[in-house]
Amino acid sequence: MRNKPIANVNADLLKERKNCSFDIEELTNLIDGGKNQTARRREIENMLLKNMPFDIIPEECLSAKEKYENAVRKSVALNKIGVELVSQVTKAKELSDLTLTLRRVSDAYFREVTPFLLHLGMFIPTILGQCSDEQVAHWLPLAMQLKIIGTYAQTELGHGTFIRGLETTATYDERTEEFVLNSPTLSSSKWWAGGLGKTANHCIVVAQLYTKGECYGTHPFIVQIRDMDTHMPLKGLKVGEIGPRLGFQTADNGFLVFDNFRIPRDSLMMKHAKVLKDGTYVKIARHSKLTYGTMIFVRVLLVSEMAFNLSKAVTIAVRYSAVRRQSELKPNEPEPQVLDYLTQQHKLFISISTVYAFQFTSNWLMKTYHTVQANMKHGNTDALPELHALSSCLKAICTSDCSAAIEQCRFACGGHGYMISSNLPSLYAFTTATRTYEGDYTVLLLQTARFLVKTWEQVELGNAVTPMVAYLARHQNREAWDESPEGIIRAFEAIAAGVYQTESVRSVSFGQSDAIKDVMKQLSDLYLLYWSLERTGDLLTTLKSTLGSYDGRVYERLMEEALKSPLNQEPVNESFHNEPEPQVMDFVSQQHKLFIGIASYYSYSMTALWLWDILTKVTSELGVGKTDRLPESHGRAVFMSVFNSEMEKSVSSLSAPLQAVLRQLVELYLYYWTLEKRGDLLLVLQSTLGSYDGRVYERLMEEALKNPPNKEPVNESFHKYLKPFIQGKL
Ligand SMILES: CCCCCCCC/C=C\CCCCCCCC(=O)SCCNC(=O)CCNC(=O)[C@H](O)C(C)(C)COP(=O)(O)OP(=O)(O)OC[C@H]1O[C@@H](n2cnc3c(N)ncnc32)[C@H](O)[C@@H]1OP(=O)(O)O
Ligand SMILES: Cc1cc2nc3c(=O)[nH]c(=O)nc-3n(C[C@H](O)[C@H](O)[C@H](O)COP(=O)(O)OP(=O)(O)OC[C@H]3O[C@@H](n4cnc5c(N)ncnc54)[C@H](O)[C@@H]3O)c2cc1C
Repeated sequence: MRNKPIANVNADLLKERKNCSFDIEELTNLIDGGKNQTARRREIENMLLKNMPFDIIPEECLSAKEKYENAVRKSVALNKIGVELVSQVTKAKELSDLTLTLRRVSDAYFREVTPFLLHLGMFIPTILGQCSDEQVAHWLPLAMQLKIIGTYAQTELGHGTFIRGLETTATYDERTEEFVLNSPTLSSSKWWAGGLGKTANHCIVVAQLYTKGECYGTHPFIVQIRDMDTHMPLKGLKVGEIGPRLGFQTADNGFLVFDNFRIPRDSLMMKHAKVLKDGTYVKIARHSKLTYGTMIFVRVLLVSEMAFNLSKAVTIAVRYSAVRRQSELKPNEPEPQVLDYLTQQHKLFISISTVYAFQFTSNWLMKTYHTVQANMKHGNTDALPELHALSSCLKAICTSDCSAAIEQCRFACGGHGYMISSNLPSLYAFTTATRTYEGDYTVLLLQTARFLVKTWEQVELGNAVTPMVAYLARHQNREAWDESPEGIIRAFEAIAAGVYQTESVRSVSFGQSDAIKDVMKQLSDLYLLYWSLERTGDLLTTLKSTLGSYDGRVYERLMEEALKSPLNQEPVNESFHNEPEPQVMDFVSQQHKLFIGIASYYSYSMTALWLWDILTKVTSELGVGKTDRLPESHGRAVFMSVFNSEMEKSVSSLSAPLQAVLRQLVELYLYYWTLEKRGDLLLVLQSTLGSYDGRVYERLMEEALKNPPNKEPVNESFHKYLKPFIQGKL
């Protein structure tokens, strides 16, 4: 049981827990959404803990193939229980609570992720969001009971961000009432879909729809890709694993290439558009971007995912900081817990408040998402652009902040935080990917900026805007508004903070004790203060500049400001009578600027002398026009070698102290540029992306094909675990 005291707990941890100013159980209930939800969560957790197989050998010590097989074994066991639990649930709310609990508990079994992640996270949501009612009735039960295992293949080798640029084609053939899928180029190969490499037998494929010779843009299709009995890839497609990556190592991300692969007409997911038997295209959607719906849903989910992952990282770091003692503050006294260092608290506490900021905002965002969905069911898509802007913005910021905060948690654990067994590296690898997938950080912020600029135009025209962006209208003074994209984006960050404050205050306003309210208020204030300090510059509502003032009174303002300086409040500063100020020459940063200049001067003089001798020869050989095209690194190498050798020649007759100084200058020049140009000095990049010939897609595919999992068409875990599971014989 959860609250049973555990023997042998570290004394420092016990002491910290004793010092807690509030009832932990009360906070747990708040996070779970109520006492009943906490009880239900624990019931499910205990049941899973009793029935789930744990790893005997740590996951990270296995080979890539063993890791995958182990992940399939555990996924099958977990999902067997999950499917049974889901079948007992009747209400939508219970189902969402259960899914959340299963998602959370699954992390106890996977340091990496399950190969079923995309099935649960995107395949099922896309069926719900993109299929017609009849299609939902057919596909949903199969997917929910895991009779089929699916994934979501949108990204291609050549395009991920720019969806309209996808190249896979689905051409309707009215004679056979089928679509023909093709990958016309190497860059059109589907790439990245999780679970595609070895596990999935179905796949949502996003392709350009052609009918009657016209292209109607990208549409989702649901496609069987492997034989249900033998698991062999179907004829007309090539499928495999893309190769090792930073994290997601057990997600078997895959590639998929089509060659005249035929699928029935009703493979098109027909909620928002249909193709009739005769090939007529019928648009149903009221908004052209409704086919992007699953991405919005997952972006919303990711806010809570980030709260969860950061909560794990910061729990690890805080507990360890209570246990870890380091350094001698006072002679003969015990070393302090590292948690007591203010600098350590600075690393940790902002992460704690960030977890709550994300979780409260996520609860609110999910509610907003469901409200917009409900409106759209009745044909009202007015709130969709704002939901897109909001989910894009919050997804971008929370994934970015979360991976940075997890990195801080790792720093807070010193060397041991670098151990895989600390779980911090895996948490980092998982979350840093979220900054890229489901919409790259920069790209999503630009989508939000686009929305804000359009809103601003409406404000200027005096038109009404939604409550979320009404603050734009409150800035009557143009000077107060920073129009740069960064300013706009950061203004939106401030709103996220505002949501957190109002939501956290609302959530703790009933029932909860004063102790919890105090803690939540402190966390909320910490989060707001932290970001106010981090972004002080953005919060200044005028330009605060003597040079950029509206009236152009530059010199008057410079003088006014100068006179305000405290140094001008007394005619003679006391340092006149006391110690002199240091010379700027004594600052290391100043020396850094100057010494390299001196070294360069010598280098250039030596090289110039040498160059003079050979200049005529070089110009006659290369032609004057070509000499200036010598690459920078070549020039740098010449400076270095000439400086080095010429200096040696000329210093031999000098006195020893001068020789030493000049030699130091040579070394300084060489080291400085070695550090500055580290990147250029690495001759062997060992990279598929950075090869000299730019054959990026060819190399990615060549590497993927070398991948050991691709040496066998069907992995043995299919026969051992997957097949008996799918067929209900496990
Ligand atoms: C045990 C149980 C467990 C269960 C639960 C598990 C949970 C675990 C959690 C998580 C698991 C999931 C793991 C996922 C793994 C990764 C999956 C993937 O990565 S799948 C690929 C994602 N790919 C992208 O996200 C591409 C990003 N690109 C885009 O989204 C678009 O292409 C974009 C937005 C960049 C540009 O799209 P344009 O070129 O078509 O549009 P433009 O021309 O720029 O804009 C036209 C108009 O459309 C609007 N627009 C664009 N997107 C919209 C949208 N989505 N909705 C509404 N409007 C949109 C724009 O705002 C603009 O509006 P105006 O003209 O200004 O009014
Ligand atoms: C672990 C992982 C799992 C994934 N799983 C799946 C999956 O299951 N299914 C799937 O379909 N996809 C999946 N993806 C793919 C993922 O969705 C894409 O990688 C992501 O959307 C980014 O697209 P991209 O790779 O084309 O990057 P690019 O768009 O090529 O980005 C490269 C750089 O260009 C910049 N850039 C691009 N466009 C613009 C612009 N308009 N303005 C300014 N800067 C720009 C970006 O900011 C970035 O710095 C996965 C990716 C990862 C890493």
